[in-house]
Amino acid sequence: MLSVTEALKEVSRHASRLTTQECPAMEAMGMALAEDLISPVESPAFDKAMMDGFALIAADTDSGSVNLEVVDEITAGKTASEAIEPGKAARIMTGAPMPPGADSVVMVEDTQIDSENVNRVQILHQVKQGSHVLKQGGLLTKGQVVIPAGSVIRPVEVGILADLAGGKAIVRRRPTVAIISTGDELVGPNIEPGPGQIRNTNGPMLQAMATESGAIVKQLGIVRDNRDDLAAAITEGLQADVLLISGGMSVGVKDFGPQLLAEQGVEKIFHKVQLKPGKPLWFGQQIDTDTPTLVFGLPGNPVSSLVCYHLFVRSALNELMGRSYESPFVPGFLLTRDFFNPGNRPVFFPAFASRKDGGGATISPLNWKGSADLATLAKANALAYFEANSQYEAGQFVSAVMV
Ligand SMILES: Nc1nc2c(c(=O)[nH]1)N[C@H]1C(S)=C(S)[C@@H](COP(=O)(O)OP(=O)(O)OC[C@H]3O[C@@H](n4cnc5c(N)ncnc54)[C@H](O)[C@@H]3O)O[C@H]1N2
Ligand code: MOO
Repeated sequence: MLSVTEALKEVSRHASRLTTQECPAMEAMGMALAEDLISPVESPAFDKAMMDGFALIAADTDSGSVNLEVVDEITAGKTASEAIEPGKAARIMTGAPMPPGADSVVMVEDTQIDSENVNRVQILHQVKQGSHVLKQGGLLTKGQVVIPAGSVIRPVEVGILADLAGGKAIVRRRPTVAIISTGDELVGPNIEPGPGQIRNTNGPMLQAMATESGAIVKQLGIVRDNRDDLAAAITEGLQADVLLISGGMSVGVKDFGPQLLAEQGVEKIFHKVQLKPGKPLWFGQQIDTDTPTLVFGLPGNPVSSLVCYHLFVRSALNELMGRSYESPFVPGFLLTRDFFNPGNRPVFFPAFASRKDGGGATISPLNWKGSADLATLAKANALAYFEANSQYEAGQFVSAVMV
């Protein structure tokens, strides 16, 4: 049985990046930039005043307080009408280009307008050369990589793309994800469950998670445990980049998902991983096709499905979308209570992680009742990681996967 790390490597090895496309930056939120964004210009494009005040020659103020002639007024968006010579200054606003000849700006608070003559200003103190001036190219040089490929587009990147790339982004297309929920016991959200029946929680939950990951989801609904229905749903699901099949992956009498997948050209890459919950995870890839679908057979128990999604499916989608690799494990959470994992599998235990003002991050394992207990997950924001057969003490550091 593979370890989680080995299984993650297999998933990453089989997930190849999708093709690229250009789209408005606003629509690319959450997607990864497919190419480095290189600055086509230097920024700022001109020496820029960073305060409202007066542009002047710093050397004029070497003797301290000095009275200068105000020869111009430059507001943002305008340019100077004349050069500044010794003994002269220009009234200037934040963001306006510096007038030729001037090398510094003094804030209006450090000046006094001559009450007799508004065209003269008293500079109250000596001004340091370069004060409050952002030099041309001081932020970005032409040709500089501003956003490396693989970075996820957030509002900051949308702003930068508006500035430097005409508001467009080159990204990998969103993956399509098909979802099948198998099980004779399943009913939809508006059907009263009969004896032995339960609601299909995995289908909608997986749809929500895949949507949150940036995928385009095709919900194929509940499929009964019979070969023909499942085979037909698999055929449809294999049109997508990723197919998620919930349930029927274990060793039950009706667990014939793997066999049907093999019949449709999906090769098993691994079955079963050393983790709890989620051991029966099945992973395969369609072969002999130009669009090889990745197939995840997720354990039917809802929390097992959720854990496998966060560890493996999310990583696969990240790979397909070309996001820079980030391990799902976040280290450094201080455990708030003792914890014992008596099992022979490492456990990803639902927990609440918190960062109090001034303190480090803490993590508290919840009162979780096992793979079927999805309700407790509503209180969780993390899965705390504990090695097999291990005792942990309060105050120890552990790692976690954020959910
Ligand atoms: N003899 C063994 N039995 C089981 C093993 C094992 O190794 N040997 N593994 C156990 C583990 S661990 C898990 S997890 C489950 C996973 O089984 P399957 O993936 O085959 O899933 P099912 O048997 O179809 O369902 C398990 C459980 O989950 C409920 N379920 C299924 N689909 C949904 C859904 N869409 N929404 C909500 N709940 C769902 C289903 O009713 C079952 O209660 O196998 C153990 N057994
Ligand atoms: O792995 Mo099962 O997912 O323990 O419940």
